[in-house]
Amino acid sequence: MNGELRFPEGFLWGTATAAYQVEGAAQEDGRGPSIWDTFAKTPGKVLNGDTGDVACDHYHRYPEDVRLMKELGMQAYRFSIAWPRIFPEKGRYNPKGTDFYKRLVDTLHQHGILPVATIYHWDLPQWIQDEGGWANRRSVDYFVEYANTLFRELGDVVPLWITHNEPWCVSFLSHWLGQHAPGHRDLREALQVAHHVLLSHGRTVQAYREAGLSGRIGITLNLTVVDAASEDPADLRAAQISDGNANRWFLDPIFRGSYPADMVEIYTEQAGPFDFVHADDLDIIRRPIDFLGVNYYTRSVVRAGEDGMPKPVPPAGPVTDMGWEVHPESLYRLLTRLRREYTGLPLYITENGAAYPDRVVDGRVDDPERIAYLRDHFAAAHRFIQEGGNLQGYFVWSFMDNFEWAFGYSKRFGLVYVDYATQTRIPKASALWYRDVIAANGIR
Ligand SMILES: N=[N+]=NCCCCNC(=O)[C@@H]1[C@H]2[C@H](O)[C@@H](O)[C@H](O)[C@@H](CO)[C@@H]12
Repeated sequence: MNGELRFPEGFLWGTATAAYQVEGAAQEDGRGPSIWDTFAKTPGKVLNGDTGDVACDHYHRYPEDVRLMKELGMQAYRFSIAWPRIFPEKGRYNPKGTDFYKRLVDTLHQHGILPVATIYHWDLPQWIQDEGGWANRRSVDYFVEYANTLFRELGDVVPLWITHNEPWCVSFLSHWLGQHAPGHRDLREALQVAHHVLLSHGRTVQAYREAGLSGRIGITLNLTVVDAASEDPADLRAAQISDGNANRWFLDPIFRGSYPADMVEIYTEQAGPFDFVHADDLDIIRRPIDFLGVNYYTRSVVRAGEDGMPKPVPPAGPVTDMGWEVHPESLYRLLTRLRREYTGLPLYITENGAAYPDRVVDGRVDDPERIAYLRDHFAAAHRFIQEGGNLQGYFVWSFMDNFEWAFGYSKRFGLVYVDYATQTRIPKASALWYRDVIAANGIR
């Protein structure tokens, strides 16, 4: 058919969620508090004082949700495991926590849906934060013990593992910009957090190899394309610095075994010596992975501020409800750069999607903007594959509307609408469109 873009045989189409955003059951079966329970209960941190106490009640409704995923043709489901369910207190393993994920994974297998587990998606147990959190190097050992427990309990039923979701958000958004839990604003701490998260990633890859499991393991990075507002050398340098913070600070250690020198110089000047980097840390961080997960939402445009540092320029084009520019061509640019400069490993889009102010009218949710957003980004991904890019799957964020961190429930990213008052799920027009894309393994 003219204009149809077909994806390779075996291309994996899925959706994604994260524990704190969908599960609810915050105290059920022994779950302990996370830094997001603490943050959400701190006045002023989350819009409308929303919390993940109930969320989408996925902890209890997962059978219905998995059935719906099947009806919508989903081939894979990326979920995260809540560390506070597994180790609610220091030194205490909670088998009831693991049992939930065994039930979820078993249900996914029964429906022929591939489970993809993210080990850490931001819900650090509060008892670890009480010891300094990720800024404390001991967090690395706690993480490896947690990951090894998951490999022991779920290693033979989960084929794809993701160590971390978006180290940039865990470090800079949460410890420098202060917008996410624990809400700190300290560059040096953010750099220590980034390093320990990366180190825990490398140690966990090592542990996975030693466990002798037959699946694959990788990491998910939120990546972007940074454009300069003008050809002015100051703006070009500002874009280079922004790219260094957003992309190269994580890509370089993982794929090259070193932090980017230009950024080390800037950060050493601003935050002091990197004495938290030990001799063999980078060799551990660069341990070979099996795939790279890419979360892409938007590009950014920056100009130089008075101090030469990058300042965001408001988008000129169409934006989503998050105010993020709709820029599908930058997905193609990003993937092409990754292949050219970093790796030929399999790539998965582990998150891509859009928030729009969806409304139920006569029992239906029409979301043409989301369909257009997804179609254009699928087309960008297809162009990369056509040019030889090794993209092996795509997970739309998100399966259903959920707790959007500091925005609470005010932003709807779901393919499925959630009426939080009744917990009713309503597949949006985009979910039905996506079902057809999956069935055709392509877009028209
Ligand atoms: N300054 N600034 N910052 C903007 C940087 C964007 C980074 N946020 C993401 O990528 C989050 C990712 C997350 O995995 C998921 O849990 C979130 O629900 C989605 C939607 O928000 C995306």
